[in-house]
Amino acid sequence: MKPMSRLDDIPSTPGKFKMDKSPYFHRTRWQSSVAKLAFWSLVFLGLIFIFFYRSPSSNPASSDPSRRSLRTYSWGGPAWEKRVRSSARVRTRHGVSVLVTGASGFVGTHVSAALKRRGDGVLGLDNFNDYYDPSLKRARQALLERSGVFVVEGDINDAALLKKLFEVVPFTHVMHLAAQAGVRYAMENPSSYVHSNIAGFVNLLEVCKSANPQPAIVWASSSSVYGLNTRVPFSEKDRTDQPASLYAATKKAGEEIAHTYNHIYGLSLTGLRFFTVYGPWGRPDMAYFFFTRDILKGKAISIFEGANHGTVARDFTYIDDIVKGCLGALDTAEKSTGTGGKKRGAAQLRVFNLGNTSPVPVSDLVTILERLLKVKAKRNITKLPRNGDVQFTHANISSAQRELGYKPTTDLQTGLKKFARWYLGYYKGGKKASS
Ligand SMILES: O=C(O)[C@H]1O[C@H](OP(=O)(O)OP(=O)(O)OC[C@H]2O[C@@H](n3ccc(=O)[nH]c3=O)[C@H](O)[C@@H]2O)[C@H](O)[C@@H](O)[C@H]1O
Repeated sequence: MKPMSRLDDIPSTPGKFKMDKSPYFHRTRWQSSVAKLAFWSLVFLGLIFIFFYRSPSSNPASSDPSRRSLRTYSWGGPAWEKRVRSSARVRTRHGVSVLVTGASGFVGTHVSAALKRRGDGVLGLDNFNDYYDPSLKRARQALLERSGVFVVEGDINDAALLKKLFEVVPFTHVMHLAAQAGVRYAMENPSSYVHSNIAGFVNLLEVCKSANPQPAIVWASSSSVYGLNTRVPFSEKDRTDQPASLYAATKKAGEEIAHTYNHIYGLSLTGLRFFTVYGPWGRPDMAYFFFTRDILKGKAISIFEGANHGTVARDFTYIDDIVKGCLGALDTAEKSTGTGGKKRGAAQLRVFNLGNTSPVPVSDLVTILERLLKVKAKRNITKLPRNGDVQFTHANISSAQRELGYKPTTDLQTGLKKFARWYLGYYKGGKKASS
């Protein structure tokens, strides 16, 4: 049998008039087939080009050196949008739909879970950076996933992503918890604070101001804004213009930026000054957390003291109390007043202390941990380093009590007991190292 030529490979349509196989017809059929092939190849290449050019995941950061610190994340597409919509769907009559930034962080995870439990729509956003062990963030993400909260992987500096999220879901609220935290790390990596706490916050507000409807925003400020203030307990009316660390300065800047966006665009904004939040699923960079790890390992810990052996103390606040404060702030947040980026009237602007209003010396915290872990700590008493730490914090919470119904109920002993139980379970009795 004569082998089939390439042209013979192209099937003829059955039942149609068959052309004469003259050499002339052979040439025309061949030419038209090549033309068809070329045409479809061009269409295919064109589609690939359009897809990559317009794809939201092709982050411009890679070509812009000033934003090189942004990682590229993959997002978008019908399946992704479906997950976003489903996670943000409100399941009760008076529920709200909340975008939680920093959702795989310590406070973010607890707040997202609490909102979901009561039937609100919740969508998380987190960049999973490696400031501390990202596997802990992944474990929190898995926890949220199981309760129906989808955490989108992305950065608050990514305007295209934020716009897309608001296109897909008309969020009524934003709980903004994504930030570069930690007082001492600000001396090591100052630009990370500017990137997240200033540039990222402004980017988020820019998108919120243009969203229709504009969401109400509740966000995390910090007790550190009180800086060198010596009046105790710290009241929202006290001076906050003497920050002792760059971290504090960026949080204070956030409060001023919030004022601007409220004033110009009518965004409803509530800042919450958190006081040394602790508890299960906490942050490994915080003292109570790494003290626990080091005590269990038999490693010495440094306990800071002020000048003339002055006590260093913190108004340690348990996570469940903080969550109640966050929900109270969301529930009492009034609507933003702007539309299409224009203010239509005065909007709410608030700031609240969320503390425990019962400071405890750091040395007492260590004594509680020793009892709970049944291990004696190797204590090194050292002078409070000049790296941004302040000697004392103490919250006046009367304003949050009055306006948000905030009432902390967990003392340090009770809260640390819950933390230690979680820690020992999560790190397999302390044998698996935490970082
Ligand atoms: O309220 C806040 O706004 C901040 O709270 C938290 O900061 P801090 O109150 O400084 O907590 P944390 O580091 O746990 O130190 C606790 C105590 O241990 C002392 N401390 C610390 C380290 C050490 O080696 N020895 C020591 O004595 C230290 O001097 C301090 O007295 C958050 O990290 C921060 O992100 C921000 O949210």
